[in-house]
Amino acid sequence: MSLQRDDAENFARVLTESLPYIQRFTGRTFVIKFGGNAMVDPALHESFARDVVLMKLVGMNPIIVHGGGPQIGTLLKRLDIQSEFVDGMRVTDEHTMDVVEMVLGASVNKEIVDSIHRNGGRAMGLTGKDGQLLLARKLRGNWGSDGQRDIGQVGEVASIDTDVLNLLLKSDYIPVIAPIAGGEDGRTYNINADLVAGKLAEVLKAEKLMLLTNVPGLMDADGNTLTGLSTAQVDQLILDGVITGGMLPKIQCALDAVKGGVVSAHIIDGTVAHAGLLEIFTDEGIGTLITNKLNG
Ligand SMILES: Nc1ncnc2c1ncn2[C@@H]1O[C@H](COP(=O)(O)OP(=O)(O)O)[C@@H](O)[C@H]1O
Ligand SMILES: CC(=O)N[C@@H](CCC(=O)OP(=O)(O)O)C(=O)O
Repeated sequence: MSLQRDDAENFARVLTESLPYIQRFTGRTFVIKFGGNAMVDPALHESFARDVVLMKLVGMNPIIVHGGGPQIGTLLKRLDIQSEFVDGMRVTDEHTMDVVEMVLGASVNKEIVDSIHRNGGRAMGLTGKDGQLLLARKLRGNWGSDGQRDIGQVGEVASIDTDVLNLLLKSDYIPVIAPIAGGEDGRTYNINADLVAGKLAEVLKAEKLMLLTNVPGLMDADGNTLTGLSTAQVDQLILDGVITGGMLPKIQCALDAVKGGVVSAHIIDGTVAHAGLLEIFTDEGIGTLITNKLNG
């Protein structure tokens, strides 16, 4: 069926409007965090994979870091192991760590790799252990109401070795990274996927850090999406209890990333199909934007 005249004009307009963005972003790195909440619908998996394949085809360098919190929760429940979070971090004992590694390193990771292949791209799945991409250490922090809580094998990124990523890039593979890493102490660590994405974006001096989640962005108490905030304003929102749970590590790593040299960080609603492309290819963008110019 041929396009109607209006549709054809719109289609051509959208295509030509994207040209300056394609020219600007060719060769640039985009670290995209695909949150577990944004991947619950199989149709979203497909549209996400198509977007990433398109980015790669027009010369951008997308690097995927994925979460899988809800998917880990489902298996833990089936195994009758309780899930517990403290300030957005999963309390991770030895048994929980085994489940986290199985779900993130195997099922979720391979599902994303598969969907990229189904859409014509080439992807390689890896955890932080592969090629020793990531080295972890126990996450520091004063956890729990008394600040004394030990949250177990929860890690942070101690160092990054980008050799394996460069190898994949040379062969046009899209890296799909699960946020698990070994530590120098020989233990395996569960790292919040936002933290991994933020650190990778910093080290790679990425053009954008894109955090795809299940809300339109950072929201105030009335549900309005906030954008263009200073670090001081973000700190106040945390003190006021407006930013809680999984949004805490998300906003913190977005701020750290732009302080560390990433051009911009975006918190985007990944439950809207093609949200990532809209962010890249439109002037207004969508969601919550954080840039270094706004810090202070
Ligand atoms: N101020 C806020 N604005 C938006 N979301 C918030 C805020 N405070 C807490 N949240 C919660 O953070 C969640 C996103 O974090 P998380 O559940 O870890 O998602 P993901 O799996 O995408 O990383 C939202 O679904 C929301 O419930
Ligand atoms: C320490 C910690 O909390 N790790 C996360 C890792 C997965 C993740 O970050 O998944 P989402 O992005 O879907 O939330 C977890 O165990 O759930």
